[in-house]
Amino acid sequence: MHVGVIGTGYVGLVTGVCFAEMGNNVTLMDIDEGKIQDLIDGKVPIYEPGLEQMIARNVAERRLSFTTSLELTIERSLINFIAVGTPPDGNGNADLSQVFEVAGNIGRAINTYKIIVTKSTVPVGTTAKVKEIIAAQTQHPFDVASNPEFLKEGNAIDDCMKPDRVVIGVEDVRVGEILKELYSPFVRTGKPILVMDVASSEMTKYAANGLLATKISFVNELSRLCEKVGADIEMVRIGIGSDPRIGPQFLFAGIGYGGSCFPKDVDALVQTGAQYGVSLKILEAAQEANKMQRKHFMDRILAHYDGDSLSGKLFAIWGLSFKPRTDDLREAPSLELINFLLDQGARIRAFDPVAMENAGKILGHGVEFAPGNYECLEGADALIIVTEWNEFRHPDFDKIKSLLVQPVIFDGRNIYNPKRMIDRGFYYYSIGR
Ligand SMILES: NC(=O)c1ccc[n+]([C@@H]2O[C@H](COP(=O)([O-])OP(=O)(O)OC[C@H]3O[C@@H](n4cnc5c(N)ncnc54)[C@H](O)[C@@H]3O)[C@@H](O)[C@H]2O)c1
Ligand SMILES: O=c1ccn([C@@H]2O[C@H](COP(=O)(O)OP(=O)(O)O[C@H]3O[C@H](CO)[C@@H](O)[C@H](O)[C@H]3O)[C@@H](O)[C@H]2O)c(=O)[nH]1
Repeated sequence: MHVGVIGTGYVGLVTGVCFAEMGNNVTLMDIDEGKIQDLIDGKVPIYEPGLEQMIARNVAERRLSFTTSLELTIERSLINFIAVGTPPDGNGNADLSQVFEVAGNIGRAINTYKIIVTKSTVPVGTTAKVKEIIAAQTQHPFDVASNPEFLKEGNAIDDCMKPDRVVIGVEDVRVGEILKELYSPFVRTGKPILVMDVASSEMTKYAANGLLATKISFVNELSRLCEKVGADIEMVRIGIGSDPRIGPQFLFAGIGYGGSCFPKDVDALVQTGAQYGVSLKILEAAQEANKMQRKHFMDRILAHYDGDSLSGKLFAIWGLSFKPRTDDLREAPSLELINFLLDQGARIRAFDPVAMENAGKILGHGVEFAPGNYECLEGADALIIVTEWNEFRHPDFDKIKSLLVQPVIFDGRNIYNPKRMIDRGFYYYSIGR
């Protein structure tokens, strides 16, 4: 099939390449000329394991091309996905300006029948609005559909190539059949392609993120209680996660969720509720608990120094990206933590396997970056673990101890065993144990 993807950000790039990998002819379009030129030159703008090789292969096999021309994309492609950003607008709503701008451009570009699919995460009613905007610009026939994306950064290719489910929202069953055909090579036995109405499809995306964020906030709140009562949140996690009604995933306590989706999507769903007079208290509480969790971690750092100023202290930070296996720093807890410590007069030296370049652009000169995780520790007063990259999981603890001025570790991701850390002679602070 001929597929166009409008918006070559994280989602556009990964899903577009996966469509190509399945044998479709894919045109990836973006208004960012620098990004498209980089892709044409073989440079991949994001870090995602396996993506660079997959792009190179599909370009070489002539299934994948890049352009800044929307007209060319639409002309070539029967199915066109809108995958532009829907960032927060400052009031908690999704800013849909990119989506609506693209819809207008599509309306002016259409010259034969096309299917226009919202792949971006958009509030209920947006796909209908996209239809209106296009219809106002063209007499040519077209259909709209909703097809939200559920990939996770760091595991994006696997999530796309082997989805747990595909959700398709349509007004016309024939459009559902075409999109089912596009997706059928991706679907493994037992994993459904769910065709539903457009509003339910749009809502499904927000419901999934809302529930996952709530799960994390639930364990994070309990982790704070575990600290008080002497329970271990890791044991509790295993204890509850083995009940299939609860499930083992997304129950890891930490320093709060971040990333480009959970914070903004939970806010946007709460706002949708407010617009319709439905108060979504659980989601509001999930966001509140997330903020409290980050603050709690900072308070624990302050508490260790028992009221002493942090001024002049040097903190070594391991991990900057909002999660491992990505260089994405959108809503990363590291940024809030580092800014808090800088405000207290502390100095920061950080190491991240892939996110330091992006972090440098955001944090500027206030932060020193180390070439490796051990170099990061030299002369530091404490180590703070923010992102659970695999390379941090089994370090040389004697080396850590010899490099730090004081053997103090604040672990925001519970990657070490507390008892063993105490036996090794560390002051070791983790979450909920
Ligand atoms: N990042 C994720 O992990 C993820 C996962 C699932 C769903 N989503 C959703 O997918 C959507 C895209 O997210 P993202 O992280 O890829 O965003 P992004 O900000 O990385 O990328 C958006 C891209 O759209 C381009 N763009 C903006 N206006 C355009 C226009 N008029 N024409 C063509 N291109 C234009 C931008 O230049 C940018 O490259 C969002 O709605 C997001 O919520 C994201
Ligand atoms: O048990 C857990 C799991 C995750 N997190 C944190 O939650 C955030 C989000 O993690 P994750 O969901 O793995 O990454 P994303 O790439 O943000 O993916 C989420 O957001 C995407 C965009 O909507 C969706 O497509 C995905 O299904 C959804 O998982 C990160 O800060 C994680 O550290 C925890 O604290 N504890």
